[in-house]
Amino acid sequence: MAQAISTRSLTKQFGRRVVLHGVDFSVEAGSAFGVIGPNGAGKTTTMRCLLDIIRPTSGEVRVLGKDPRAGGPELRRRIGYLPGELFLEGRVTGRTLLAHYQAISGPVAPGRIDGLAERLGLDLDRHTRKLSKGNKQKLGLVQAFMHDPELLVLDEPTSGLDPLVQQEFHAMVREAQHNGQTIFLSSHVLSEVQQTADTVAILRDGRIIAVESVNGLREGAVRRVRFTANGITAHDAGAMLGGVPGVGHVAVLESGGSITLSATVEGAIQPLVRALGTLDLTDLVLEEPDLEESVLKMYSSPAETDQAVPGTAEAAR
Ligand SMILES: Nc1ncnc2c1ncn2[C@@H]1O[C@H](COP(=O)(O)OP(=O)(O)OP(=O)(O)O)[C@@H](O)[C@H]1O
Repeated sequence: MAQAISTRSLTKQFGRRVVLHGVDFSVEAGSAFGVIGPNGAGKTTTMRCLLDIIRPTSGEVRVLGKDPRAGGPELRRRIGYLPGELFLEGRVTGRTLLAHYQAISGPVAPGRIDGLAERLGLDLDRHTRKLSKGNKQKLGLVQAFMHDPELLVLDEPTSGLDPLVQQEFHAMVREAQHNGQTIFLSSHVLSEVQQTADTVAILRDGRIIAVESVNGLREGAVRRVRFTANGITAHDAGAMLGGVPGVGHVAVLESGGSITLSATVEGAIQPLVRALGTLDLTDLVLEEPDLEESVLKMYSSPAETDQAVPGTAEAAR
């Protein structure tokens, strides 16, 4: 499948400070790709290189088949960009500002701007200077989506949005993907990206340390299980669980006529399910995996060298 974005050995240096250390990744056309990483990891810098707002120190970048440096206004029109920090100045209304942005983005379908504003709950007739942080963000989103670009590059898109508006934004991303548009978005946290993206790249200290499908992350993640059973002692149930691959942290919560135990399970759940199938269960809770926990582990694990780790950008391509 065609690639909407690809970078090869992308490096960016500000003065003597290297911010991107040879970043390699590719985003398939029509996919939703999320990049997550802690503050200062290089997410915004990567996006700015894609938009030719700043120029790489070295390496190659391709966006919709073009070098952003040579793409000019024609390439810019094919992209919808939500910057991380919006500077909205002047005494203009949102509507006037968006009309101005159409000079950059190209034509917008009739009613499209009002439709998006209504979905997000944005009043277009208010002066932009008076808008709250969340409403400025909504204006930025309308600006990025309004011309139905082939590629959406969204820097922390849900920052400042309340949960209901976030849900609407997720629906907009799903619709865009359904229409064949490509979405590239960034966040600090996985929970946001996992709702919208198929693939997640983890960027830390200017290096991609992993690229995983959201489903892959889920399969490798740690879940908690809790169950109650009759006709077995806590000791025997604990011993049985202890022998199941991936199961750990077994704890007895209650012990009496029936026993209640909790444990964690990492990776495939089938061995655990088979083991539990041999018990006389009266209750069972298998929690959603805590993907955030798995990702935080990756954030804090010892720094990788320039080599990609298994299941990473190199392996995924
Ligand atoms: N113009 C610049 N001049 C010097 N340093 C810069 C410049 N732009 C970014 N940096 C530095 O590059 C590093 C990466 O910044 P960047 O904004 O790309 O990170 P980020 O992952 O988007 O972080 P955040 O989540 O906080 O937005 C930071 O240490 C930042 O201070």
